[in-house]
Amino acid sequence: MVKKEFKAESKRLLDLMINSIYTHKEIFLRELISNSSDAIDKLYYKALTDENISFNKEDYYIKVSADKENRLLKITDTGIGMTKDELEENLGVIANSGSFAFKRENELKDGYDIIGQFGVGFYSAFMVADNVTVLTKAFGSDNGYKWESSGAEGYTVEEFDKDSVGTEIVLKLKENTEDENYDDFLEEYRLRSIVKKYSDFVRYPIKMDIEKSVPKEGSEDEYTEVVQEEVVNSMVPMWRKNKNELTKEDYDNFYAEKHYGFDKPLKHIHISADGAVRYNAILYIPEKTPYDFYTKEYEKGLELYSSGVLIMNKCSDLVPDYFSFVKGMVDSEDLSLNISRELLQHDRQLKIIAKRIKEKIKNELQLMLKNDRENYEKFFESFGRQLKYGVYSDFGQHKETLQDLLLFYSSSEEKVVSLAEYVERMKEDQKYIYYAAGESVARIDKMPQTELLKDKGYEILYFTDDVDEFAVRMLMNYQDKEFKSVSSGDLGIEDTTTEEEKTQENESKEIFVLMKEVLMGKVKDVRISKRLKNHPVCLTADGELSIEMEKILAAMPNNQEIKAERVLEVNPNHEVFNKLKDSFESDKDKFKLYTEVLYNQALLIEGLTLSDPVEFANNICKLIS
Ligand SMILES: Nc1ncnc2c1ncn2[C@@H]1O[C@H](COP(=O)(O)OP(=O)(O)OP(=O)(O)O)[C@@H](O)[C@H]1O
Repeated sequence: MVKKEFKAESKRLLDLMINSIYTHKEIFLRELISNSSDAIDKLYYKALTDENISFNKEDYYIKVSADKENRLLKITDTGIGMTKDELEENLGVIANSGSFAFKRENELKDGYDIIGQFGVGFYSAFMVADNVTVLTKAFGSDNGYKWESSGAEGYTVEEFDKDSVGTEIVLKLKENTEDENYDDFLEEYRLRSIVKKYSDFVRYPIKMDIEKSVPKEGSEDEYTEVVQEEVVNSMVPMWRKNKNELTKEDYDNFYAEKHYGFDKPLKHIHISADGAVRYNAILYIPEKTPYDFYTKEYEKGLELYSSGVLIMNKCSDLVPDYFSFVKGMVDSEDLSLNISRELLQHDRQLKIIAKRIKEKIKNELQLMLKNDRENYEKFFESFGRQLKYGVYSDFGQHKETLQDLLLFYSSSEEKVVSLAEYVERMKEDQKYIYYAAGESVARIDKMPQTELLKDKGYEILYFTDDVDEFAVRMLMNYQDKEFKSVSSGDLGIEDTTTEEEKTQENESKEIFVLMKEVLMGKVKDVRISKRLKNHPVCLTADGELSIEMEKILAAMPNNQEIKAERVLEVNPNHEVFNKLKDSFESDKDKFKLYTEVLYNQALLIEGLTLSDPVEFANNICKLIS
């Protein structure tokens, strides 16, 4: 027998292959099973075009079996097999793909499921094996052949007596090393889990001999070990099934089986696209926030399949960050994969799919908001914050996509409402969308700054999430209505100050000047308030940064101590103001004391910390005594 050498380039390529193309050794099984599936497919396609060939699906299968004693792993198939020439062409020349050629030749008849395209997958066997033997008999041929190789040195081909058409690949596993336990690839549980992981939806049965405990005949409590052949893959991918044939339960089961989450999904979205890019997808909107969702550890992404074979566990390019809660999978035969099938090349098709998926999710969420409010609110409770981050991130690029999906608690409705609902309810004379930011609904309810607006019957949106105000600053307006904080300098309400009040304001000017002096460095200004009714004072802010935003920034790890421009507003109609006026005339020390106490009180109401709580307590004591 003459030993033939691989061509020089092939040697180098093989070395590269074995050492660097794949990151996970277990991939070899996926590659060999995919080859077997392609081989059966080829027979199937032949049968489609040749009436002399019958294809009885039950006769076709792939079998994975381990011989622990001899450290052999076998992958057997009942596919088309290879002739001597094909063996030479396909397994003797690296990067020659018989499958790719087959697909090209049969293009007119659709090469739908054929997986192979690069002509390298087979050699991944050498990642785990020292020696690989291929026993094969081609369809329509009388002779079988044996191809054998121990790697880069070359291969031999000789005739071999084989009964049935098909191929058997025998791997002699490498010796265990410190880093790698190759014996693992002989264990039933490990093989089974690799098959499940990558090849679950290969459409022919993948069989394995499974060891089982069964009750002994005639006995109820005695068991005996038997070996039974079982099909270990699911075969028909759920996403290729007709939507009408599937029930909600089917989708829920798939969600659980795939470990997308422990909850039940709120909604599933099944896409079968047949346009410029062909793909199928099953997406889920979960109900509950995963425990790590709002942490750095959370990894977004969808499972990516190419013709039913798993390529990537979490393909992050398929979903934008603001929809990172979406779980599920995409399968497409139109992707440009790289040689290891672990990565995608700067893929145009993938971009198109991602764009379509994004739009579909948005539309489905919008429909849910419209037609299934209860569930939408549950969803928003879990993931609304992520949508708001989305509005804020990337300089507001996604605000158009997301603004109609937002919900905020409303002062008048006492439940969450959408921006569209708010605008529809706006009073005729109301120019702005008002909001109040604070720690909780209960706290905002008591904010002095909201008094006048509530009195006028204006609805106020309550912002209780850190991100709310930042997001809305990015939005700027909704349906041409600007957002306005209840604490902003100008509330945009028509000035209804009477002449009498104007005189009073003028007379009080000196009082405010002195108050400002007392509070030097603490506030930018002290002013008469047009928004207070029952409270004596409140804090507001001039400029871009609100007091709530200042608090949020201060809580961040690398806070830069950015301060809002604080303004102390005083209610001229409150009894306390008369006291202030009296003390201004008669007792400047008392005036100072009142000013300090009122300022600190405003700080407390805002939930800000006092710079000197002891002094504040002493001042109160002074007032009491
Ligand atoms: N079990 C098999 N039965 C029949 N032909 C096979 C089998 N395994 C491999 N072949 C042939 O050998 C060729 C090379 O296989 P290899 O796995 O290296 O590449 P591929 O499957 O074509 O492409 P890829 O690198 O994308 O997997 C295949 O195209 C196919 O023609």
